Amino acid sequence: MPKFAANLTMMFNEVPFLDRFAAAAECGFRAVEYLFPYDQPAEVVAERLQRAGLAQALFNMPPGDWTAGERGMAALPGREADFAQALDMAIDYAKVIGTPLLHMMAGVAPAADQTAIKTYRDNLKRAVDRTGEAGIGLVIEPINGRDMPGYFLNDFERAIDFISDMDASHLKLQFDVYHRQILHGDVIMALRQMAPLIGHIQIASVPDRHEPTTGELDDRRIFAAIDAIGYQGYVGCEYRPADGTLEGLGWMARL
Ligand SMILES: O=C(O)C(=O)[C@@H](O)CO
Ligand SMILES: [Mg+2]
Repeated sequence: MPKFAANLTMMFNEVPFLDRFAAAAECGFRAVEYLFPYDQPAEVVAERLQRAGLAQALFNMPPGDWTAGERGMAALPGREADFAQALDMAIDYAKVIGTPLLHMMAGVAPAADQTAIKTYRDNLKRAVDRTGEAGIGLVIEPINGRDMPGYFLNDFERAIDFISDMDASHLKLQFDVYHRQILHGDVIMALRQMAPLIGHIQIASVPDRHEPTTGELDDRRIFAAIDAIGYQGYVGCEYRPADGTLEGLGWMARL
């Protein structure tokens, strides 16, 4: 069975962000991930992580103005300086908190626009170089257009192409089973084929993004497939509990 990380952006919303670390540890999690730590000083987040005895699995680079609808800046022409600043901030936080992986969000931009593609490539190269110097892994994640309309990186093969073009061993794919199923299906074959390039995996039920094992996929078979490809990282539980975090945790106990 894979190792699971609690996603503290979606789970344990019953308590404030900083209290979610202890709450996850009390429920038996040994690792956590979340979207953004930047509302808190990095030292405070690191202290909560350590006090709870948890490993950090991953977090995202600053996404731009989230409340205004921004979902990353990597593919946004004209925002290169903001992107570079966000990258610096993410690396500063990563060093203090101790994450092995950063997720670079692409942003909302037309997927076929040549200027957006060039901007994305240039920013990806910058992020690959800076994270490589810092000894931190970098992941990119295809996201479905129902959850994020207009998201630039909306195709798994395209993500693989970007990763292959960069030819950097610390740049990998964030394989979110939920997005894969909505975008393309064929989850287990994709896990097998993309295995060497997978740096992080996330899970939720489809279509409602609730607890694993409650949706249209056979998640037990998916976990067996993840083990079979030799994946050693965490599987992030990036789901919205259907009826309370604690009330919904039975799926893990039943595995
Ligand atoms: O939405 C997802 O899926 C994620 O993994 C986030 O990091 C991006 O919003
Ligand atoms: Mg995800």
